[in-house]
Amino acid sequence: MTMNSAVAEPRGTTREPVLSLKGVSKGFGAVRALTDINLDIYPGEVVAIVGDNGAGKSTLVKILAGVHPQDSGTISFDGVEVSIQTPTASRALGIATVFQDLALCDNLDVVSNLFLGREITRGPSLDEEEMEQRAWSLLRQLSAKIPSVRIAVASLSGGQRQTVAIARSLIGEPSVVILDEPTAALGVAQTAEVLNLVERLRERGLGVLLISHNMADVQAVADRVVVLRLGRNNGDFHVADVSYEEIISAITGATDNVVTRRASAHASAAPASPPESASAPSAAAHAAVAPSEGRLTEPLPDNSTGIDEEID
Ligand SMILES: Nc1ncnc2c1ncn2[C@@H]1O[C@H](COP(=O)(O)OP(=O)(O)OP(=O)(O)O)[C@@H](O)[C@H]1O
Repeated sequence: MTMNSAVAEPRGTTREPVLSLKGVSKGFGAVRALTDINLDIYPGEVVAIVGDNGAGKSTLVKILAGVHPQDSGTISFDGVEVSIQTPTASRALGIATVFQDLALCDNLDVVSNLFLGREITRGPSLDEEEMEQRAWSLLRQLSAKIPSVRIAVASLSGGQRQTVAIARSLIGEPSVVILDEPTAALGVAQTAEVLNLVERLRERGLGVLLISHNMADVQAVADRVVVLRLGRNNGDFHVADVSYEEIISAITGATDNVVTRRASAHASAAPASPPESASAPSAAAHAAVAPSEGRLTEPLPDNSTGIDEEID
């Protein structure tokens, strides 16, 4: 067993993390949901957060989304320590969170959903033409397969709805996008579409935090995978270097606090975690990452159109 809290750093870059958590803890009464979490996300990097049920993934997302304040520890954005007390504060910083429920208005069309709360006006009226043009421009940049921007989102597929929700998160021009289980309940083709979209977000230089139970998704799209176990860091790996089995071991606790693909400053700074007793892999962890789901059998379609416009 390796007792080491080193954190894998992104390759080929000396840039500073856009988002950095140091020693973040959160409790709910007697429940320690998160203890001393360290996490860095760099621009243009997809970081997957994985962990068994109750590992603390949602709590981490909610802290970053301004739903819960952390009890202790610091969060820095673009190198500056910040306080994220409300969802508005989170969005204002440049963190966009797409929760699992997507929060779309089913009866409204794609344009209306994209610009909800950020409508473009001309004089006293909505500038529908401008919003429609921008909607198409954005969806093209994302290589999104949406048949029309004037249909109600209720009539879209699960993958298309996820696409609209992610596209909407970009309207505020964030630097970090958090996706909470974006492919849960999607079929193979729709999952591939959403993973393609994640690639587009990375190409735009965004830091992407991907919460997922699905190892195939993680291995297909993430640069790094960060494992939470019982509310603590229990692994930080370059996806290219780590095996499926190693990730599962870190999730289940068969290998505790295995965090070594590249040493970093965190190695000396992070307090040693008390060793957890190695437990048998839980049924939930196995269900979440059953071998049959472990690899994506189809390559991701190359939807790149070469369009490289910026959101304006
Ligand atoms: N609002 C809350 N009040 C009390 N306890 C909570 C609250 N939210 C989370 N917890 C507890 O904190 C711990 C971490 O929960 P969290 O939902 O963050 O885990 P998770 O990794 O997202 O799990 P899952 O994959 O099942 O969604 C759990 O023990 C959970 O019961």
